[in-house]
Amino acid sequence: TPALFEPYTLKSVTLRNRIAVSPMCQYSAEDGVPKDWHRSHLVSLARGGAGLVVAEASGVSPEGRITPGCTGLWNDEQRDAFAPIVAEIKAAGAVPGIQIAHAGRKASANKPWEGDDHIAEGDPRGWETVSPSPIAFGGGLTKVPREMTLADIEKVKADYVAAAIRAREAGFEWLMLHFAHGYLAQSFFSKHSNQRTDEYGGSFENRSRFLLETLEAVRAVWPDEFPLSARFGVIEFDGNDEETLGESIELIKLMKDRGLDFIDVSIVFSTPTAQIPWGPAFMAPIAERVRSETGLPAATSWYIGTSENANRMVETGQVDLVMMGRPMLENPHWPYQAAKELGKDRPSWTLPAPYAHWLERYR
Ligand SMILES: C=C(C(=O)O)c1ccccc1
Repeated sequence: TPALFEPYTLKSVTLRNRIAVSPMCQYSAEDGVPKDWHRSHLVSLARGGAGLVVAEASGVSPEGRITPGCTGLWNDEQRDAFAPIVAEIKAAGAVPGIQIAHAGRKASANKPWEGDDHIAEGDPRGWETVSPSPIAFGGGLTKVPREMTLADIEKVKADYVAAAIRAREAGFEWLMLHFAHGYLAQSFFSKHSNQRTDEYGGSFENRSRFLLETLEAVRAVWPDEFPLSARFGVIEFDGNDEETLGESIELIKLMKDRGLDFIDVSIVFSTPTAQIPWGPAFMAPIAERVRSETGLPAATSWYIGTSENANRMVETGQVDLVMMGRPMLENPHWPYQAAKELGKDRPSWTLPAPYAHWLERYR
């Protein structure tokens, strides 16, 4: 069996293979409620054979969304709308996961295909953004966020806890904290965005505080039997990478001490001038270093692209799971295609029986 198709067990959860569907915003919700689009999107990915399907970044509050079209888990209506989707993901043989998030200074934005920039001041669709410091991200995201008070910080942590409880109530079995991509949690750790002078800014300990406090609060309510993971940007590609990577690995070790079960290694995206070295599986060596130095099981994403790359990353111990994004949008049955390419026995049975038996017969 190719390494990519070995099962994977973490806590009480077993994935049928090492293929995870990366959380990908669909910008198609109304008032944070997932719709038919999300159900057919996520369930078709589960039917395609993935081991884990992670639903998109869902706001822990209305203002924590990236765009007005993002999903949320700040109310029971959203929770109840996710529940049947979760059940169908499970019925298709995949483990249902969800990413919970606060977009911070990148919030109140237009959909990517409708500008990918901040909603104009005065436009009633938009809202006030908050961040550790009053520093705009830049690029099309020019709004200067309001500097968070300690009360704001306490509220966001409480919102993460409430969203985690709703995620479990909806039936999700894998929780991913969005600690990456220049959103709120990441922006507490990055010097580009956090220039506070109180206990949440300045030193490594202070810049780590929000992430560790949020993790601890969520761990206290997320059942120990289910994996608690975080997607965390460990490198900025801003010319200061060795320092960022070193600090990030130290912080991940502290996250492990506080009960994090799994780390999904990504990019910081805290400055629009980052020089990202896009290339085939370019994050794999970085994930390998994080995995070996922290001792946490790990995943990564970005330009993995082929079943050969994905299989090699697992086989050589760079990662435990691969987070596949755009190949899944190109072909939700990508795992079936990968099974054929990698020579897995009876590849058709990567798909559900109603498909598999036809694909095997009359050959
Ligand atoms: C919408 C994103 C997310 O939720 O992380 C995103 C945005 C930019 C790059 C990668 C991911």
